[in-house]
Amino acid sequence: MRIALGSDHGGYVLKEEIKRHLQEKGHEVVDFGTNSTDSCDYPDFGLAVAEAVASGEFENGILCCGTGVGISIAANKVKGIRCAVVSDTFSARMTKAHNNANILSLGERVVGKGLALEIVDAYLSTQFEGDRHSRRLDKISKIEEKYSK
Ligand SMILES: O=C[C@H](O)[C@H](O)[C@H](O)COP(=O)(O)O
Repeated sequence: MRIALGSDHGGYVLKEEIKRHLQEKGHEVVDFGTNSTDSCDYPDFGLAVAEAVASGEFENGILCCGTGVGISIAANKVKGIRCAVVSDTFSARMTKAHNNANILSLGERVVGKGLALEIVDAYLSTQFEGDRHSRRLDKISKIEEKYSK
């Protein structure tokens, strides 16, 4: 699988752990930065990963910041992006199965490395279930259309 990765300084260490983990599993990872723990602005990296996923170049993206929240808010401004902040494995599975989230967001200051990697694995190994959930995602797309004029 090709996966787009990004973080701000608050998620940098976790992003690097996730990158190593995914590469060990044989995934192709493209890192959109940041490249150090120097202070930076999470919207820049949320936007870069969200645009890469929205373009269709990547099926999934993973973002990290201190809480996972700010960078997800930025990513969700991009049309077609469904970015979910997750701190447990049940939500990780459900956000793919029911919401077809195309970006997972994690907080380095919230979850430890072990749990974060289990969340990543749960998210990437789950399939969207379609059916009634597609109808709901269509309604979300209509909201997006309504406010993108
Ligand atoms: O939602 C935002 C993220 O958690 C940021 O990583 C956080 O706000 C950065 O905070 P600071 O600039 O104090 O490291």
